[in-house]
Amino acid sequence: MSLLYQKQNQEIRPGVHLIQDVNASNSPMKYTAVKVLALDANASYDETLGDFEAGIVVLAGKVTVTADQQRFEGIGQRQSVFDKIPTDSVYVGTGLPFGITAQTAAKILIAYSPTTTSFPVRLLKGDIHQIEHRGKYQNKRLVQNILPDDLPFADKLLLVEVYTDSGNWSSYPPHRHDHDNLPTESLLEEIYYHEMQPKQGFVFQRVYTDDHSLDETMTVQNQDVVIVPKGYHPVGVPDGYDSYYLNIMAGPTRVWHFHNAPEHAWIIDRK
Ligand SMILES: O=C[C@H](O)[C@@H](O)[C@H](O)CC(=O)O
Repeated sequence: MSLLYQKQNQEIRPGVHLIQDVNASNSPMKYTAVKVLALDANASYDETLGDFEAGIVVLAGKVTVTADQQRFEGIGQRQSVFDKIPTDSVYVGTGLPFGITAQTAAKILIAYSPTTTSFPVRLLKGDIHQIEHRGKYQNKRLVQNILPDDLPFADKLLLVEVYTDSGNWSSYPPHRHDHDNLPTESLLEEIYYHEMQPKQGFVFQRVYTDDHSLDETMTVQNQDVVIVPKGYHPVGVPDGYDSYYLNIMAGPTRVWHFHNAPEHAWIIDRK
């Protein structure tokens, strides 16, 4: 089973280009799915959710999103994810239709999680994001929380974006969250949507379990997706390139409690 989904580029409607579409039909993921779309200016995309909730993240550009008689005009705060400006998102509850119209060329990530529990449609402005500077030495990273577990605005979805600069590691030391053992550890599947700067860059990502029954190290390129059904999932960024990824997490309980690999936990304790 490959955990890597390389970018595609299929025009699914006039001016709407499908970059990624990972879901239960082409992955083992039960709690998470993702679409990434590139919209030409003035292009539109619409969808009606089945038994899913969705997080619509305006990765780049400006769009108008409509959902459940609400209209959010001119949302999106950046021209590139690497502007490192927290962007806007819209949460759409289960079973609802939504529409996206691009005011400029735009890139949209739609995160999904199956549920029949209704939460209200909500605009998540970038300026509410909790920003974190994590790590030290060569595992420094910038974390912009879009929909963290302390915002009770979704049934299952957790969304966060992470910037890892040249020569650093993130999701490191390795941690897992694949045991439903609260309060110690939560069971959360995870999807990574990656971007690189410059675009020809790559990162290495390893996904592995304690018993190494799953142990896959991948070369990940711009706009690739990596799925993490279980296991540890560190990311290494080569010198000269900067990494961005957006994480979608979901599982039985909407809380992020992770377990560090014991043999690497000393990394955290360095002075
Ligand atoms: O489990 C969460 C994901 O692995 C990342 O969001 C990770 O926590 C980012 C980081 O801390 O480096």
